[in-house]
Amino acid sequence: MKIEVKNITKKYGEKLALNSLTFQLDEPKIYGLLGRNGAGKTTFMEILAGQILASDGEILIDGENPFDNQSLTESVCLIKEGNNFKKDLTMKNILKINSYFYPSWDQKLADTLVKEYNLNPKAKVKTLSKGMESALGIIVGLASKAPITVFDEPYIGLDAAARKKFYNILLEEFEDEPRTIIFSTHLIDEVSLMFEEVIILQEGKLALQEDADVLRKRSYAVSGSLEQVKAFIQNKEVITTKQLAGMMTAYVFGNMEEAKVSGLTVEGVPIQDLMIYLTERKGA
Ligand SMILES: Nc1ncnc2c1ncn2[C@@H]1O[C@H](COP(=O)(O)OP(=O)(O)OP(=O)(O)O)[C@@H](O)[C@H]1O
Repeated sequence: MKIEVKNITKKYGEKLALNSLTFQLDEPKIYGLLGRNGAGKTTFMEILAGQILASDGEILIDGENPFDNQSLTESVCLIKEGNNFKKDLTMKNILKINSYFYPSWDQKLADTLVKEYNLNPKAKVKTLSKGMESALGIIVGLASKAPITVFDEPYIGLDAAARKKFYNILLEEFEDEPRTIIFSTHLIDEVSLMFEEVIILQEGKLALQEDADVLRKRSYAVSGSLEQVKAFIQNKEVITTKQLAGMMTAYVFGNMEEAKVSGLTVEGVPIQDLMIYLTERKGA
């Protein structure tokens, strides 16, 4: 489904959470929605899911506004970092309710995931640990098979093994049936390899929208002796440098090819570091 974000502004009182945000998502891909605390990610995702209204501007999903639009709300599944479900309901009932709500619900997948995460379907949400509640959110998000599935930090309390399981299943599901997955996270290093496109928000505005592979190639880390690296980075756009025992690593913004001919050791820069750099630079 095509998502057009057109000059979205959201104000909470005097606070400008989104400031004339504009971009477009054309294809079913795994999108990484990144940004510092308070950048406006959750606000954007709630407007996309039709849960809140923008103060100005509009989001169109295949040309229609998602707010109060049932056929569209069935197409968008937003899983937040907590409080996704009524506390007095059992897991089984939550899965049942969601199976009625989402036309493309996959009960077989839901059952498999309940077993994978060792969950007791008879348990009420209020008795679940944080990690178990997150697992339930992940199950609903994946099994919804909603054409637009949005995960907003969905793994609070999940240990590393359980998160890895989630990423693997997400990728498998995506490969079988591509859909638009928007993934907002602060654990960028852990998941950035999944992203096909990266959107970075800063203070309610778009700081960057870029193909993830292009982004990986637009920056590099170069290492060698202090003198060599210092000489190399003259006239380069340097993200940051680290020094240890006469050796230096410099993170540079530019084409990796320019470094490969230098004879120095060259590596990619993690998207997380790039995000930090880009949001610092733009705000400067
Ligand atoms: N209900 C609300 N009432 C008042 N201010 C709000 C409300 N929701 C969000 N904000 C403010 O809007 C801004 C954007 O918040 P939002 O939660 O969208 O950011 P975020 O990028 O998701 O942040 P984080 O990474 O910390 O979750 C913040 O300054 C926040 O304090």
